[in-house]
Amino acid sequence: MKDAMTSLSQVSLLQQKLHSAKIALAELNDQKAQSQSSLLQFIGHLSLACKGQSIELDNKLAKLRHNLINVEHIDEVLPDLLEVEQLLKQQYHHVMGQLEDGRASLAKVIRQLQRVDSVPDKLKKEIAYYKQDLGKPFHTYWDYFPKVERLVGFFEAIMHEQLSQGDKLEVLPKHRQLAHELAQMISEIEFRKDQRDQVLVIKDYLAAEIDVDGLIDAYQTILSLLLENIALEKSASQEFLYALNDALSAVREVVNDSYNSNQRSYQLKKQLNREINSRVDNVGDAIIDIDDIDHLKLQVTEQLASIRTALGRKEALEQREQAMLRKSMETMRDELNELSKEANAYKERLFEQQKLNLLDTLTQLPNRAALEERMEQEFRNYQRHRHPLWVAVADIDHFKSINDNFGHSTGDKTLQVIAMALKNSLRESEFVARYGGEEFVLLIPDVSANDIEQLLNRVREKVKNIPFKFKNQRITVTVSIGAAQILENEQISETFERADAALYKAKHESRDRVIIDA
Ligand SMILES: Nc1nc2c(ncn2[C@@H]2O[C@H](COP(=O)(O)OP(=O)(O)OP(=O)(O)O)[C@@H](O)[C@H]2O)c(=O)[nH]1
Repeated sequence: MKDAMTSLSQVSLLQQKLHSAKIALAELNDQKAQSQSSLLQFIGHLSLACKGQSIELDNKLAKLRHNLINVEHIDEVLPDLLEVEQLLKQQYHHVMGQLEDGRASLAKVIRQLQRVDSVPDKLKKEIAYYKQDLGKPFHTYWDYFPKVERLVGFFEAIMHEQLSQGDKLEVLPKHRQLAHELAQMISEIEFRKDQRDQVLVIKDYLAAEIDVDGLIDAYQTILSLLLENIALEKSASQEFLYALNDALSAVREVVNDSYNSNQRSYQLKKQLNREINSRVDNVGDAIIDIDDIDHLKLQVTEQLASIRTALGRKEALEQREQAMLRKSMETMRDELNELSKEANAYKERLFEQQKLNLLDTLTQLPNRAALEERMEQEFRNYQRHRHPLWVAVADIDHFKSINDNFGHSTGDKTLQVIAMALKNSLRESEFVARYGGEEFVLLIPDVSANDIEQLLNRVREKVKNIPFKFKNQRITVTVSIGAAQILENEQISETFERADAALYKAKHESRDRVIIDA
């Protein structure tokens, strides 16, 4: 019984020990599970922190995470852990190298920034501090990023500075004036056909909102087009001069040749003349000295034969001379023909150019230069015959609003149509020119003071009745006209001024009217 009791207590002790051992094992398992899960959590964070730095590292960490979940014992992932540790070490060195490179690049950029002169002093100082700071090595990307941010800040500040300097190139009234003058100049110059499109684009640009750079470009382009034309004109003149020079040299050669051969012929002729004279003398002597008639006959016959031979040689010489002279004349004539052809072509080119120089490009009416010429001519006629002569100035009303509302090229077309209407409303002996902008000048001779107002009103009505249609809108365009008749002892420029003053009045008296300076 006692034995049984002892065995029972031993069993109970063993049971207790077993229970304690079970609890200890359970605790151990818990601990293992906990540390496995902490390790898993740690690896998870590490994966996130390292993500994207190296594919190999990413893959290894993913594998490790996967294994950690599935292994019985943590020891089983030790080789994976070791590999990850190796890769992390490598990655560390790689990152440190990258950070060092980054630091060197920032230092290079900052040195370039220090060379920008326009950087304000305050910013220059900040940049110098920043550069000093860059002397210290970076340990993590968190040392690097703020530096990059700061550098971007410097760039922003400098850009801002430069832009505000750029604002100083604002378009001033003097730039607009320059644009206006260039536009005016362009319309007074005749450009070659192949240049006109380019010129029109510039003209449109000048009429719209300009900027200083664009204005400079426009001047540059126009200058180069003009230089091109001058070079072409120069080479055309040069060609003509070369042709002239060639022709003159050829003529000089011919003259020299014929002079030399003339000299030679002259000597030969002199010799032949001497010979003939001496033969004639010989005949004379023979007649005096020889008594025997047969002998005399013989002598005379011989001398006459010699004279005939000499005369034959002389004739041949003269024929050669004639032939040479003919040839020289023909050569000279050909050269002169060529030269006169060249001269005519050159004259024609000059004439064409002159004609073009006197035409307004846009409206094809005579331009201001042509007007001045014609005014002088009409003035001379007036002084000679004292017939009436009128100067009228016509200006389109509110033309600016056509440009503003419908665009500059519609404005241009309007000018062309009105120019044609003005031209067609005048007689052959009358004259109209585009004076500039939307202003035209008419010269009207031989019309009495009673008729002028009616004539000009007809012109005004003709313009008013043009059926303009812009953007499907029917528009009436009118002109105001001021006119004055030349007075005795007056210069025509004074008449023009009076006509202009009359136009000014017409503009102020509601426009679309004719005012004659009384
Ligand atoms: N489209 C075009 N416009 C031109 C040309 N030459 C001058 N202009 C424009 O003509 C306009 C003239 O305007 P203003 O002088 O104010 O005269 P307006 O608008 O006709 O007004 P009033 O003369 O007072 O009736 C300006 O806008 C010029 O730019 C040109 O060749 N083509």
